[in-house]
Amino acid sequence: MPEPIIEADRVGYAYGKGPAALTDVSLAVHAGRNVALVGESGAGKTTLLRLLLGLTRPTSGVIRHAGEPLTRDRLPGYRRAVQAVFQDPYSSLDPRQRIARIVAEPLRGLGLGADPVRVAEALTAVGLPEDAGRRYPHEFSGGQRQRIAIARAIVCHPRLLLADEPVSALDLTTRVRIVDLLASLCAERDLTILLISHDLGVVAELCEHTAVLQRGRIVEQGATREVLRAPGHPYTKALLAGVPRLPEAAQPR
Ligand SMILES: Nc1ncnc2c1ncn2[C@@H]1O[C@H](COP(=O)(O)OP(=O)(O)OP(=O)(O)O)[C@@H](O)[C@H]1O
Repeated sequence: MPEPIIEADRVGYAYGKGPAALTDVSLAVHAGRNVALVGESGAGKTTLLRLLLGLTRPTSGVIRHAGEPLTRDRLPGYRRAVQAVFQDPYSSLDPRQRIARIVAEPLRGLGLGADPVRVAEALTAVGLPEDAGRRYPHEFSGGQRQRIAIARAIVCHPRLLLADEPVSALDLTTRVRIVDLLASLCAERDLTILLISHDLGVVAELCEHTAVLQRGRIVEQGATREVLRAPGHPYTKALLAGVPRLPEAAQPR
């Protein structure tokens, strides 16, 4: 298999002198193979995401991007390749800025300038109206705001999108539309997603590979279909037992 886009290799992390939040975590994301990270609250999902984003350094082990350890001098190139979308579309957009400026943020950060053509292309790609760029966040619904956050994340054509509960703040109909949007962006833009989600239905829709995190350790990982159909670990069984009905794709044949 070719080099993963991003890889955690035996990563450990502790906050200050506290107990380990992550222990010996190894996880690789390959181009074209979306990965889901599931696990209950406090399992360490957000901590791992912060490490993968280069916001925090691991206490032990190494994070690699395209085969090379993620060091400070490599962060600029990394920022271009890896972007993130978070759960809450209300707090993640600055209310005082117009949408065009919000979406252009990664371009400015990379020193590429607020190219209006790229911004318009990103807004169109997420299905927002043409005049959206001139408006402010409060003029948009939760689902539309999440589209704006996704436009901001894809404007510099990243290879990988780290998505932390991207649809859990949305109502069911909107959730389905945003999941469909993410799936089509993967197909059309060579984009791969690392998804954190409590919603195993969303996981089954979007991700070929699933890793299960429990108390800072990966207790199970493999093809999503296999993990959901025949969970090998009691914790995964318990997670699955909490799901009323899985989508067709994950049902036993
Ligand atoms: N800033 C912090 N300082 C100290 N401990 C922290 C901090 N942030 C998280 N932790 C601890 O690290 C562990 C992992 O937390 P983390 O937020 O990564 O879990 P999570 O799986 O993302 O949970 P959730 O689904 O609720 O977001 C928990 O025990 C948590 O209490």
